[in-house]
Amino acid sequence: MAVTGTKPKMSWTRKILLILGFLSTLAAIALIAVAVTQNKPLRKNIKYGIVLDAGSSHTNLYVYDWPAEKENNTGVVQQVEVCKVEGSGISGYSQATEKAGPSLMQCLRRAEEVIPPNQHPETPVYLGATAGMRLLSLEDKSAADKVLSSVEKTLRSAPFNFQGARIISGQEEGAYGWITINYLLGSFKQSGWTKFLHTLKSVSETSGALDLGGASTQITFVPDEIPYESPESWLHFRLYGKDYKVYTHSFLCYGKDQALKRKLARDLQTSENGSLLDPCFHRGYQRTINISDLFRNPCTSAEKKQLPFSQLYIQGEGDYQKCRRSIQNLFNKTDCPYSSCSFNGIYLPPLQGDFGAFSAFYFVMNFLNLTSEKSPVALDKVASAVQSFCARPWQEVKPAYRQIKEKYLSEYCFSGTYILSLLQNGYEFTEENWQRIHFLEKIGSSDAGWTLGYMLNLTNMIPAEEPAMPPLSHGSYVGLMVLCSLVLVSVVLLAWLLFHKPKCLQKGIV
Ligand SMILES: Nc1nc2c(ncn2[C@@H]2O[C@H](COP(=O)(O)OP(=O)(O)OP(=O)(O)O)[C@@H](O)[C@H]2O)c(=O)[nH]1
Ligand SMILES: [Ca+2]
Repeated sequence: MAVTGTKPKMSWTRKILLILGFLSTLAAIALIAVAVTQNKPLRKNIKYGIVLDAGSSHTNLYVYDWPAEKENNTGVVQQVEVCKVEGSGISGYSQATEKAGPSLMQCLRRAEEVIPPNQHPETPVYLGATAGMRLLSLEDKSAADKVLSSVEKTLRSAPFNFQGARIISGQEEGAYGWITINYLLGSFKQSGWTKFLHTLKSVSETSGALDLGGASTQITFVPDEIPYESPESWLHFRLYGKDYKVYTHSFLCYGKDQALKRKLARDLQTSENGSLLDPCFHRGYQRTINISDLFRNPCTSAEKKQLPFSQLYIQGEGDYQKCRRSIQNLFNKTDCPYSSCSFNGIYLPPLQGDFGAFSAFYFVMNFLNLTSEKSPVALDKVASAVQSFCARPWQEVKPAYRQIKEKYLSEYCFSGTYILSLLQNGYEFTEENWQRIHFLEKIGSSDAGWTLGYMLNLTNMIPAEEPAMPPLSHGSYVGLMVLCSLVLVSVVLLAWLLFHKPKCLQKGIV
């Protein structure tokens, strides 16, 4: 067939289709542009909060930040600074109460540097005091009040928004520690697939919390459905649209410093001349303690008696088994008025799920190289590691760890043994569920501890109901818009090609 040289004339319908095709392409481009600009995340408006953890051994100041527009979402608050206050905990200022507040100045200055000045007036600052102040309050209420007044005066003088300085209860300490780790682990997230999977799991999907301080220790977890006993041990939370029945107990005087004092106060009863062979210290280690210091607190005052000597002279023996037996006496397992107990007649429901163990649980186990998540160490291996460490003479241990404070180093043998006794004899962890204890210091950039949970609660950042969330993230939304627009353009073009082929194609001319 002959090919003519003249161009075929475009019909009106084809012209209209071409214009329509062009317009739909333009519309698709506009759609993409609008989607991208409309949904661009807003410039970040960061908010800050400060919590001071006034513990028995020392005070830590934490600075947290979060994006203002997302403050009700779970997992957005993070720790941006921790400042360790020099010197003792605030309860250590009972003889010079006016100095408690000024001791915090250095860390408050640090917070002023970290937080932009225009945000200072709106940044809340909270101080929570724990077991050291609980003990001081029992021993000398007026001194405890004076310490808190001094602390309040200093915090009010800082450029932040002072929200309170008070002694928190052991229950709060346990509960906020549990909220912190589950918030950071994302256990409260209940959307999409996680929500679906959670409905399949009948067991608790939160992690328990184990906190070991200097003066008290807490255990908090969600047990399996069981009949309630000991009503004071339970807390009910509704978080992100879900109900939680949480068991918690705080043991005052069972922090590791007070536990050591109690052991020494008890062992002292059998000493005739003020000297003591102690299996929980290394062979060759010696320490002298003022007896008046030992008995000057409610944890040991019951053991107080008139002694013909004013100092206790300790010599280490380095015997793990003996040490373990001597610590075991601190846990009274004889009476239990409930279906199950930990010790001292305190109710403990059957242990359930994973546990995050932090503070001194972590410091001690980390020193002993027993915190590996990749290859968790079995309970019998943990015991033999502590045993071998205790058996090392002080003359060998001291030079091997020059960089570690002598106070900490000399007590790792006692502390490791105490942790094993508390977990194995006290709470009755077994070979099987031992591996479900995760010794951890931080989750992401935030320390595990009660402070974050405390701030989340006081700033109402944990809603009872799940906040309405857009079904798609910004990225997925834009991606989907682009994809739809491309499909739209392709369909229009394809339709045009199929139904309105140029005449030459329809006639098979190539
Ligand atoms: N090895 C080691 N021990 C530490 C460290 N920091 C604190 N400790 C000790 O570990 C124990 C627990 O410390 P914290 O968790 O800070 O206790 P706290 O908050 O002061 O005490 P509570 O008020 O009972 O909670 C105390 O005996 C501290 O002296 C550390 O960095 N390394
Ligand atoms: Ca603490």
